[in-house]
Amino acid sequence: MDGLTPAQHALRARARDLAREAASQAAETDRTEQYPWPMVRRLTEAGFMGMTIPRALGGPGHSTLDAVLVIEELAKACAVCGRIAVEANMGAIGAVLAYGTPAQQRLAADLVLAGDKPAICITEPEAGSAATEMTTRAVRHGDTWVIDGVKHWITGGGISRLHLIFARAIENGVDRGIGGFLAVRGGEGDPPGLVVHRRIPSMGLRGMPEAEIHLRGLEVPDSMVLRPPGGFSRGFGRLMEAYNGQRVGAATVALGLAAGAFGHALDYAGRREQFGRPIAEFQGLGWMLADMSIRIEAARALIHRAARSAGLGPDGAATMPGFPDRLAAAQAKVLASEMAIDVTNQALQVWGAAGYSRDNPMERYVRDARMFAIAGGTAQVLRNQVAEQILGRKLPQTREGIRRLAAE
Ligand SMILES: CC(C)(COP(=O)(O)OP(=O)(O)OC[C@H]1O[C@@H](n2cnc3c(N)ncnc32)[C@H](O)[C@@H]1OP(=O)(O)O)[C@@H](O)C(=O)NCCC(=O)NCCSC(=O)CCS(=O)O
Ligand SMILES: Cc1cc2nc3c(=O)[nH]c(=O)nc-3n(C[C@H](O)[C@H](O)[C@H](O)COP(=O)(O)OP(=O)(O)OC[C@H]3O[C@@H](n4cnc5c(N)ncnc54)[C@H](O)[C@@H]3O)c2cc1C
Repeated sequence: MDGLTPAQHALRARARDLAREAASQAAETDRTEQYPWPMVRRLTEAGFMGMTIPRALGGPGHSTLDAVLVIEELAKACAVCGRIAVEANMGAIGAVLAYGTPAQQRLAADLVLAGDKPAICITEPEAGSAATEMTTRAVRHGDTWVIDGVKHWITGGGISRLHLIFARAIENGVDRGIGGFLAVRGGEGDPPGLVVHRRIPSMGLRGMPEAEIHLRGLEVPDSMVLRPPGGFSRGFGRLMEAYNGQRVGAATVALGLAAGAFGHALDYAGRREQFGRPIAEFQGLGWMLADMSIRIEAARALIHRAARSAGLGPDGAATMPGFPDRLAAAQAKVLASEMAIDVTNQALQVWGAAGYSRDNPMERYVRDARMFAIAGGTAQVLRNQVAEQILGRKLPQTREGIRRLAAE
């Protein structure tokens, strides 16, 4: 009925087993706000870091859908673990696998398979939704690019080794467009120009650092420039094509949070009694639980559809992982992120005051779910993208763009 193969069922069962360990440390990770290194080691041993890396590069060559199955199970128990699995399988690693030179692919694969969760550095203080207005500049000096700018809300800032930095590529004083630049932190020869300026205190997912990163004359050799087909002038679009994978991953963490909270709510509703009977017998709660289950299944269906659009995975049909369809990814993320905000809140409601206590995981699910309608493209911006795709026309957001459209 779910369209999954026996191998995918087995993979999901393996992820479910590891999720029990993830669940046992989730509250502590939230309380201490420490990146869960012991869980990263377990994820690495289980082969859940770099699942989409092809066998030729030492990975298991799984599909995006395989990764999604694992991410959901982890996120049901520990959303931080789910997000680690997203960035170790999609986003920056997907972009490098698709567009990188053999040496770049080797470097990225080795780092991720050893447990690194790469960081993707797009957002700037004055360029959030309007990411194409970024001002970080990479200026070419011979074989070296020198990068200056500020990125913020960088997930994993301070713990990630591989960084994919989006910046305007300036050659001979000319802005060629937006490109991707790779830098590695935390090893020998740490680049002094990549400064983790501060950790940003977050509402949820507190075990995952969010950081402001200052790029102060960061030197990147030309061999570490990620050059998608079409060059810098098409660079942003091609990099965002790869980023569609991470949107599906983020949607999956939201789904896992909702499904995890729902499971706790269902269990509690069956055992908590008021007025001499289980609260699940009250129609008000029964319908609430029914609606929660319907919305979870709907989100899961859209996410799997989007994941399937990326293809069978490097060792299925292609030599490298494909990317999910842009429209399907945006649709899935809008639905899943907003559903997760509602469903985690409803699950807390089922628990009454006990759900509001930090003794129970419900309030953590609510806090953790909030980010997904913001990060990775807000729900509003993704609706703009859905509208553009279904209407088949560009819908400019700047005043200048609207003036140009009106003049056509
Ligand atoms: C794309 C936007 C930044 C809007 O900016 P513009 O209106 O200036 O850009 P466009 O003309 O729409 O696009 C330029 C170029 O890119 C192509 N494009 C854009 N999005 C996609 C996509 N999803 N897939 C494929 N291609 C895409 C577009 O077709 C154009 O290509 P050509 O130049 O024609 O070749 C804005 O809509 C937007 O997406 N803003 C959100 C920014 C965002 O998502 N940031 C994420 C930061 S990382 C993060 O948050 C991690 C969190 S986590 O994973 O939990
Ligand atoms: C937990 C978390 C993790 C993140 N991780 C990363 C990361 O790893 N790397 C990275 O690069 N970035 C990351 N981000 C940043 C994230 O991508 C941005 O927050 C997001 O793109 C929105 O930008 P903004 O916050 O500046 O909001 P703004 O763009 O300022 O938007 C403010 C409000 O205006 C609305 N709005 C803006 N433009 C439009 C429009 N055209 N139409 C309709 N409404 C609009 C938005 O929907 C929003 O409600 C992360 C953010 C969070 C919260």
